[in-house]
Amino acid sequence: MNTLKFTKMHGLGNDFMVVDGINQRFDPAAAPIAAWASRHTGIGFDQLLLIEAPQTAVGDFRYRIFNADGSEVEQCGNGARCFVRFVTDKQLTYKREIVVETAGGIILPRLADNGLVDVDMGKPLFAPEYIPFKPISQEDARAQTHTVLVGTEPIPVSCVNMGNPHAVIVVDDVAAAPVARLGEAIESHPQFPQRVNVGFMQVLSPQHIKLRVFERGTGETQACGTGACAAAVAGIRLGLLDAEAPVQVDLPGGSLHIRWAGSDADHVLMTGPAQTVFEGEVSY
Ligand SMILES: N[C@@H](CCC[C@H](N)C(=O)O)C(=O)O
Repeated sequence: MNTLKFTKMHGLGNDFMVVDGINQRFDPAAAPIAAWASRHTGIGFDQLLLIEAPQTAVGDFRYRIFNADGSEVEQCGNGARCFVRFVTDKQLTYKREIVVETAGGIILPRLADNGLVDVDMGKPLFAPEYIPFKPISQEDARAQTHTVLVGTEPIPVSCVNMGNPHAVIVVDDVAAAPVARLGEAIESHPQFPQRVNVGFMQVLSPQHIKLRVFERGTGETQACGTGACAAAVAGIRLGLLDAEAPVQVDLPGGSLHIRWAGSDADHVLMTGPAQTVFEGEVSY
């Protein structure tokens, strides 16, 4: 029997089981992550976040992310903010700005004086092969907005890789958007060979959007940090949102602020809160 200490945290209601894998032994392959994620019979969370020692000379930590279905993924924006609060509160580092290795690349989170966390989420990628996405034609491959065929229904999507894959759909009214039906159909659609996170974005003004995200491997969440970055970037590329000025992204769980200057070389910056809920221990 193994015993594991964890901390329950959340970023705008996107909730996490956070595990210190530096000071205790933890093998995620041997852990019942999907059972722990259950809201009825487990601990209840959207993602498990695992903190490990860095694998390279540049990193301060390695950050691994597991969805509620147990799949390991590349990136998690709300988790990155919780990660900083965790390593700071547990005194695993005294740095304010840390270099974090993820499977989606290096990210640079920084604890701000007002208690919020700023994260440099890196550069967005758009080419179909980087999502990855299979276009329906060569013309579609070159287009800025791609088409996903759900049955016979063509759905226009903007594809953005923020370390992890996102498809963003512009809607008139996010409250009425078919998030469960289309989210589920697109999340595991054959045009997305590694599945995809699906965002539904309503533009309120050039600096303000509403967003709901059906997350890969989890379902609709209260908030998705990388989803907010992808939606802001997609809106800026479509000319619907302002570059440089922060875009306020209102999610069901609260608001994030995203900045992107608009060129492929520019990094996406995210600002938002991170909170601890309780400490726990589980045997397995
Ligand atoms: N909630 C996250 C994203 C978590 C991973 C995602 N479901 C995926 O499979 O890529 C966020 O805040 O970014």
